[in-house]
Amino acid sequence: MASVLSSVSGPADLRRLDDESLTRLAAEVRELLIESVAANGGHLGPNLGVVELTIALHRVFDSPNDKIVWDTGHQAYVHKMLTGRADQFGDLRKEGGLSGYPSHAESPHDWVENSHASTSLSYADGLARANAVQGKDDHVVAVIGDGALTGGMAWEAINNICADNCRRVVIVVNDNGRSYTPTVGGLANRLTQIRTNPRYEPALSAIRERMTTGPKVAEVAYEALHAIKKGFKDALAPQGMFEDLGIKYLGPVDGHDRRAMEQALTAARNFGGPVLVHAITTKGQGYDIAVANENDQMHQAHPFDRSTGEAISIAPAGWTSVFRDEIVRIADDRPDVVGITAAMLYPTGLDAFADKFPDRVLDVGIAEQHAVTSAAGMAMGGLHPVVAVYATFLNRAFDQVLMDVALHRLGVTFVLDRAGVTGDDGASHNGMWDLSLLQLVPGLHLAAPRDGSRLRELLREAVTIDDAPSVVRFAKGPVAPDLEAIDRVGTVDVLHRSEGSEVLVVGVGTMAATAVDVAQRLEAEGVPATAVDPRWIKPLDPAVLDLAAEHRLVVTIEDNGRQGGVGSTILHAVSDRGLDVPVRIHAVEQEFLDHAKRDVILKRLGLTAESIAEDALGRLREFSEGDRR
Ligand SMILES: Cc1ncc(C[n+]2csc(CCOP(=O)(O)OP(=O)(O)O)c2C)c(N)n1
Ligand SMILES: CC(=O)[C@@H](O)[C@H](O)COP(=O)(O)O
Ligand SMILES: [Mg+2]
Repeated sequence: MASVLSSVSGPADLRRLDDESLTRLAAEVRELLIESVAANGGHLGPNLGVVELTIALHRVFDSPNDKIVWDTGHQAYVHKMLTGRADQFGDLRKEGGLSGYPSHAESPHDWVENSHASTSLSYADGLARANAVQGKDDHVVAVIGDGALTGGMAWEAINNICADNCRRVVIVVNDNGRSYTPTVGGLANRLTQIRTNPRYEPALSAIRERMTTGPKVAEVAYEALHAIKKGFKDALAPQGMFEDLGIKYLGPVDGHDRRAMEQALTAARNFGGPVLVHAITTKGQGYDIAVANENDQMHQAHPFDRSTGEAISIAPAGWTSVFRDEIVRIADDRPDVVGITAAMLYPTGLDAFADKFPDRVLDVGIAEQHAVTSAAGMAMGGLHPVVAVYATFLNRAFDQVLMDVALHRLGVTFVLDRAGVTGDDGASHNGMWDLSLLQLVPGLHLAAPRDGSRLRELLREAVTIDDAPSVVRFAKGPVAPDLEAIDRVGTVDVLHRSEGSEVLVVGVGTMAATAVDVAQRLEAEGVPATAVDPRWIKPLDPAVLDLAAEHRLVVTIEDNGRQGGVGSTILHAVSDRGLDVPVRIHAVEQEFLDHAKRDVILKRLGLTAESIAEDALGRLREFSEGDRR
């Protein structure tokens, strides 16, 4: 039997399918999701949870004329399958293959490429305003998860959607009760009451009954939802919270009942003002192993064996696991140390700390700005908070670091995982702006460990700083093997040194190993070189400049942005000191990097020992020629 999915190249095809074909389509989509994520890795749980919801969306709305915005974008695989890209899932998240997030370059159906959560309602408000100003009547739909709804931006948008006049925006809350772990916060508690309320099921079947019989389904649907909801209003729906802000609440709707979803979305589409459709879904729906996975319901899976759900290649212990263990040892010694996560307890490695000291680890939801400023409050109150986030997500809390922590000289330690080029998750996930931004923060101390031992060492140093923010940032992936220093000059570790050294190679974080490799390659070409790891990037130890003054060439290597990076800091310091030594900076030009594996990107950027050594030799030859002329 020909596959239904292969007959669907866009929403119009969906609208021609009958119920039986649509049921088969959902099954085929799930099969393709499991198969392609098992092979390539990716976001399995979130996408299995939105199969019926996405089919219903694309049957009720006319994408791309109607604009569908996916919050965070990690749950847009089904959207991609239904908009003509099903045959590309063999290359999901591979270099040159399908992105794991919406992509303008892939399709006009895709709008928001940023994988940072809680932005969709603001985009939707802006799109709706654009429609109003231009007199356009297409629809704007935002799909936002219960986790993303804990982000402050979402509430800024909700506050605006009906501020002046109420614009037509359809908000679909995909409520599966989870971020990675169960979603936290007052709103989440309220939404949870719905899913666990014994009267939810009877109400839902009553809604379904009323909605699927009788004429003019849309109006009946709308009245049905309201009539039944009024009957259960205290127990079932937080509509007061939204309707007080001018946003009609429709729900709760079974997000896996495609027909019920279509009825609710049709009612929302025809409503003529802002409407919120509250869909109740299950993360991982259709793959029991994912649903049963207590940790994160296979939110983000590595390639796995679909019969067991187990990862195929167990990644060696990563940086996160080193942090996970050391923070517990520190917490044992320091009762004032507390941990804060923004809905990423396991991914950032605070889980062991939380298991041992449940009262000293706080999950604030996807709310990095609140995480930072509440940490400032905790520091003011005598604690030493450790805020653990992915480097890229600290971008949105820069002002809080600057004005709420640093201005007040507060001892808050930031642990930035996934610093540098991460790769798979595309441009907005690379941790390559934090270092440049944080260079601007007066008094802030920033360290980049080169291996596990240095992570432990620098983390312990960081939590002793109680009069300024401190930062320890490290890469994604397996932790680098320990690289012992042969000397220490100030706070700078010397990793390799040659008599009569001509080239000073400065490696930042994991690039310290690359720096040693470069020094050895230069030596093999008859050019003595020294490799160092600054450890503390900010403030930069003057010892780096003393070393620079003894060399013909300084080479710096880092996998973060050039502007504000270590290389440009050294370049300016060399110039300020009046040293006559050229500095050759190897960093990431301020660009948005397409998705690919980290090492593939580093090679493409020339951030490899071979390429850097060759470049240095070329520079030295130029100097010699210049000397001869
Ligand atoms: C600002 C920000 N912080 C953290 C993350 C990491 N993250 C990606 S998806 C996710 C959970 C999202 O939960 P929800 O919105 O409920 O979507 P679901 O996966 O449940 O469908 C988190 C925390 C992010 N993408 N953006
Ligand atoms: C969508 C999102 O932000 C996260 O789920 C991210 O994909 C996780 O990345 P890691 O695989 O590096 O933990
Ligand atoms: Mg969720």
